Amino acid sequence: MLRIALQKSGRLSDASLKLIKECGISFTNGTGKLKTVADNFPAEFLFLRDDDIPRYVADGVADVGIVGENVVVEDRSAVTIAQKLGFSKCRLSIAIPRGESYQGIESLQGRHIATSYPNILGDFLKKNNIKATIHEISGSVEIAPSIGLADAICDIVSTGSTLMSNGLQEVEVVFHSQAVLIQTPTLSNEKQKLLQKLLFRIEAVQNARNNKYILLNAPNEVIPKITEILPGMKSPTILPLAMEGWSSLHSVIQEDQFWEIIEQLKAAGAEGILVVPIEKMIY
Ligand SMILES: Nc1ncnc2c1ncn2[C@@H]1O[C@H](COP(=O)(O)OP(=O)(O)OP(=O)(O)O)[C@@H](O)[C@H]1O
Ligand SMILES: O=P(O)(O)OC[C@H]1O[C@H](OP(=O)(O)OP(=O)(O)O)[C@H](O)[C@@H]1O
Ligand SMILES: [Mg+2]
Repeated sequence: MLRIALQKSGRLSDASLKLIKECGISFTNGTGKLKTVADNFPAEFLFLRDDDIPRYVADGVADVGIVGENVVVEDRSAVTIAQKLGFSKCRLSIAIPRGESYQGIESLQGRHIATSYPNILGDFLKKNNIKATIHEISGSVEIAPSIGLADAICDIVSTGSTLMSNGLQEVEVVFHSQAVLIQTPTLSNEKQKLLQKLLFRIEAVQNARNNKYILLNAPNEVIPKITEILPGMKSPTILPLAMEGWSSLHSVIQEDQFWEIIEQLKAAGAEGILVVPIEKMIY
């Protein structure tokens, strides 16, 4: 059985559970139960504090785990990133009181910086030849400057609203993070096969999220032009409509090219364009 460590509750939990579910793996989890076995996949789930996940995976207590890349890098545990998962995206940034002058990174020379990420911050400062004092605190980092604990902070930023409500301005981005699937350095052959199976499913889910299925109608004479615009997995499917001289084209487009392609299709003469989500996608 593959032992999978997930965050018990927090910023990663919902998206981690959603991904597992979309991979077709289900389990029943009673309230407060910290360990459960999947109903339809040889896997056992452990629900942990996110900070503990890299160490558990490094020690082989869990075979794989889902955790923020920031925590993996900070922890310096001997784990491998098997797959970036694309959710819980955030950055680790240095921030100073709003309105204070800042002339680039040299302004941090000799200052006191509060953070929960002393290793990542330490590496960043060293790389930039900045000598500053790091104060390690485990939470509510944004409060530090206003209570005289530090001149600056280094903490997680997503929308920036926590910085804003605490009168701080972001001045340096230290690290970009997202949720990752980590694996223990040594896995038995059996477990390696299970992990491959899981990774195959994750890839199918991610491909589906990044693509949309598109259907449209077009007069036959513009089909070559539309085929050129629509990349598709191989090439578009073309089906005749009951109405003489018209066809229906089906294809797959990438989410990030979506609006641009729709405009081109309309300009080329496409009508009745439907765009629908894909549930799984295997190349
Ligand atoms: N505002 C945010 N937006 C997006 N991702 C975030 C945000 N805050 C944190 N994350 C990511 O989610 C991870 C978990 O954050 P969370 O706040 O749940 O941690 P925690 O409070 O330490 O949880 P735990 O109780 O498990 O120790 C972080 O390590 C980071 O990768
Ligand atoms: O830029 P923002 O969108 O405001 O997000 C950043 C905040 O989110 C996280 O805290 P969270 O809300 O998870 O609370 P926590 O401190 O209890 O982990 C993080 O520690 C920041 O404080
Ligand atoms: Mg934590």
